[in-house]
Amino acid sequence: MPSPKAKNPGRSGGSPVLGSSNGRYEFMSLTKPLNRSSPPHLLQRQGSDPTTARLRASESPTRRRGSGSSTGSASGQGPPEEDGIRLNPSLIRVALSSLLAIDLWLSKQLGVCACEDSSWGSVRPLMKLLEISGHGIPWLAGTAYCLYKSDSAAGQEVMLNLFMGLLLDLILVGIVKAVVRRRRPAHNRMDMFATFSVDRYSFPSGHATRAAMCGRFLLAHLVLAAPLRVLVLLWVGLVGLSRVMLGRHNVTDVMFGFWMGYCQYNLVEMLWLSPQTLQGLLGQSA
Ligand SMILES: CC(C)=CCC/C(C)=C/CC/C(C)=C/COP(=O)(O)O
Repeated sequence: MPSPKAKNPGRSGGSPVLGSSNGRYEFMSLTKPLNRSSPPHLLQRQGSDPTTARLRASESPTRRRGSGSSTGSASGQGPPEEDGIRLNPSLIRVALSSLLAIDLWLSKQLGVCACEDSSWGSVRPLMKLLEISGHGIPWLAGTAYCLYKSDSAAGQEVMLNLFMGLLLDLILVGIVKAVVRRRRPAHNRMDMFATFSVDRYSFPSGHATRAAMCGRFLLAHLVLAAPLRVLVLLWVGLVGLSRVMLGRHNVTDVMFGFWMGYCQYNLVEMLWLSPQTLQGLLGQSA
C-alpha cells in the first residue's frame, strides 16, 4: 500500500486555504486568492464544500458589490473609515480560512497511522483496538447486557440511562454529520467496521462524542476509585487522539466531538429516567 504522500504527489508543501483538485481538500497559498483562471473543477468543488461555501457567503459585501467597479480599499482609493468597515469581514474570512488550513495541515501531520506503511504504521493495530473500544456496537451491546444482568433497581436505572444516552448520541451525531457533511481527510482509508451512511462524513467524530459522554457518565455513576478514574480519562483522550492518528478525522472534528459529548451528558442528566418516571411512563402506556 503506497503511503499517502506517494499517492498524492505535490499535495504537501503548501500553506493555507482550501481547494481541491481531485475531490479532496488541498492546500494552496493564502497569499494567492482564487481567480477566474482557476480550473473549473476546482471552483466547482469549492462551491460544493459547505465550509468554503459559508466562507464565501460571509464574504465582504463590499467585495461582492464592488466586483464591477475599481473603487474601495481593493484599489486603495477609498476613505480610511470605509476601509476599516471593509476590512473586518475579510479579516474574519482569512482568520477562519487560516484556522481551517491549520486544522487540515495538523491533522495530516498527525495522521501517522493512516495505513500500514505510514511512519507509525506499526501502531495501527493498537489504534484500531482503541477504535473498537469507542465504537457504538460494543457500548450498546455491553450496556444492554449489564442492564439484563443487573439485579438491583439502582443498577438497572443507571444502565438504562446509559443506553438511552448512547442512542441519543447516535441520533445527534448522525444529524450533525448529515447537516455539515464534511469529508473525511484524504489520507483516511475507509476500512471501519459497521458504519452508517452518514459515517462517510467526519464532523463531528462519533467516537469522540461517545468517549466524552461515556467518560463523564462512568465518572459520575460507576467508577469511583481514583486510579480507575485516571484510566477513564486516559481512555477518552486516547480514543480522540487515535481518530486523528488513524486519519479518520481532522483535529477540529475531535475537539468539537469532545465538546458535543460533554454537553450530551448534561442532556442525559436533564432527561434522566428515574424509576418513578419509568413507572409513570409504563403506567400511562398500560
Ligand atoms: C443498534 C444500532 C443502531 C447500532 C449502531 C451502532 C453503530 C453502527 C454505530 C456507528 C459507530 C461509528 C462507526 C461511528 C463513526 O465514528 P467516527 O468517530 O468515525 O465519526
